[in-house]
Amino acid sequence: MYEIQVLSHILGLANCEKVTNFLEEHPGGSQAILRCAGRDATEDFDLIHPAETLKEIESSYLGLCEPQKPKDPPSNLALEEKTDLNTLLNLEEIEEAATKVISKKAWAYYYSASDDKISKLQNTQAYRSIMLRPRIFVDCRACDLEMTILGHRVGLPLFVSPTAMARLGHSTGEAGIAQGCRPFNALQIIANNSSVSPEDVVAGATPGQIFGWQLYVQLNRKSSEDMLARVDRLDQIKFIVLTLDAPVSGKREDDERINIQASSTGSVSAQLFAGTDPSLTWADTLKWLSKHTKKPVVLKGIQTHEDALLATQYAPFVKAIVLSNHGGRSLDTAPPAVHTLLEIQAYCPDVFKRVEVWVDGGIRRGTDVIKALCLGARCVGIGRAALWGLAAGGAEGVERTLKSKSDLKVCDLALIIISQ
Ligand code: HEM
Ligand SMILES: Cc1cc2nc3c(=O)[nH]c(=O)nc-3n(C[C@H](O)[C@H](O)[C@H](O)COP(=O)(O)O)c2cc1C
Repeated sequence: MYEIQVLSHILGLANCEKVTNFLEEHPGGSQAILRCAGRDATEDFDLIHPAETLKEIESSYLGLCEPQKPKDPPSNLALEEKTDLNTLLNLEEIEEAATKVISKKAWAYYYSASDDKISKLQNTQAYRSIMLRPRIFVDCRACDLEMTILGHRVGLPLFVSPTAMARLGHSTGEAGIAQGCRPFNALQIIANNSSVSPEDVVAGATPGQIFGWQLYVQLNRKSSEDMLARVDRLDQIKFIVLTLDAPVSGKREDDERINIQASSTGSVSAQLFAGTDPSLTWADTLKWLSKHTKKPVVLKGIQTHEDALLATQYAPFVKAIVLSNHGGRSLDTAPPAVHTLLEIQAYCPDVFKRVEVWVDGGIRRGTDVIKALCLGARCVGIGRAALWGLAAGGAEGVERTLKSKSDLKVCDLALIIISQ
């Protein structure tokens, strides 16, 4: 028999839960819980699970117990020293500022990528190896970045890709990202493993602000079906993004290293993937999904033109694809999205007419965005950059990430050039 204390400050209560009966069902795997045995599990629990999670295991409630004082601040929650965001000129500097304030665990989870990080590096390098061809005598006064994504008006051709566990980096978590997106009316995709519930992320949305919800199909299908039903009820969420490039967790050694020191149960990533179903196929999965959502579907993690073409066979249920190698976190040496864009241009350009093609991975500059758009992408996602912004300065840091003034000027210029 194991007794595990789970103190929930998020509920404003000090709950003590006995979770023995629940161990085998835990989507994060039993080990994730067992390593907290006999001690205050607040930090482990709190950073990963949305507030309402404890209600789901209320039957295990034993009684009240005294919260233990955390030895170290779990992340920058207690640090929240003000970084002067205006002094941060680009994404490198925002990442540097974030690295100074977040916990080692958060840094390792956010920064890490698979094996030798070749795909992560190439994601950025690929854009740098493409040169722009600027045209002259173009009237540059009218600069408008507004556009539509799946028919919904947004302020930028830039969206926030789904990333798990934003509260690891900042107390406001995914809700802080939503707030940072607001001034730009930018699309945010909420991760399946979001540390804030989708209801709470969209709660403060302005009229017209839109979201997607990303799905990892769980081995426990019923839990995915229940989540899809919840998400169906949220009008601000316009589509489901089914992630397909990570049937299992990549080997992320920065994440592993930091957790070997803390315990022997493996990386945060490995624990997060414990309940994910690795058996998805073209033949079965979309049929199943169509029965459990009324929203259109976006397939994330397309890495070859062959799969891009296959995806079009499922239009109009599938309305968009995201060319992505998961920020280099899944299969190392998988191609950068921009290479897949070029493949589609070369072998099956009709794909662009059948579904919207989005990309993410390695975006550092406005010029990277422009290159992707010039090559046929509808819009471009940022993953880590939004997390670093959030960690450096909460919602304002996310705003700063999306803004980066000089880059946008370059964006604007290049957008005008595209439209000629
Ligand atoms: C310390 C005690 C812990 C308790 C009592 C606990 C409890 C729970 C509960 C009740 C759920 C179910 C949510 C649902 O079915 O919708 C859940 C989900 C999950 N937990 Fe934990 N957990 C604990 C620790 C951890 C740790 C340390 C990790 C990983 C580092 C983790 C990772 C996950 C993941 C990935 C999910 C699935 C989230 C989803 O499907 O949206 N858990 N946990
Ligand atoms: C910390 C972190 C967590 C992520 N979690 C998820 C996730 O839960 N679901 C998902 O589909 N992609 C996830 N991704 C991948 C991102 O959606 C995106 O594809 C990737 O970060 C893009 O690369 P970039 O970080 O270079 O912008 C994650 C990426 C990072 C860095």
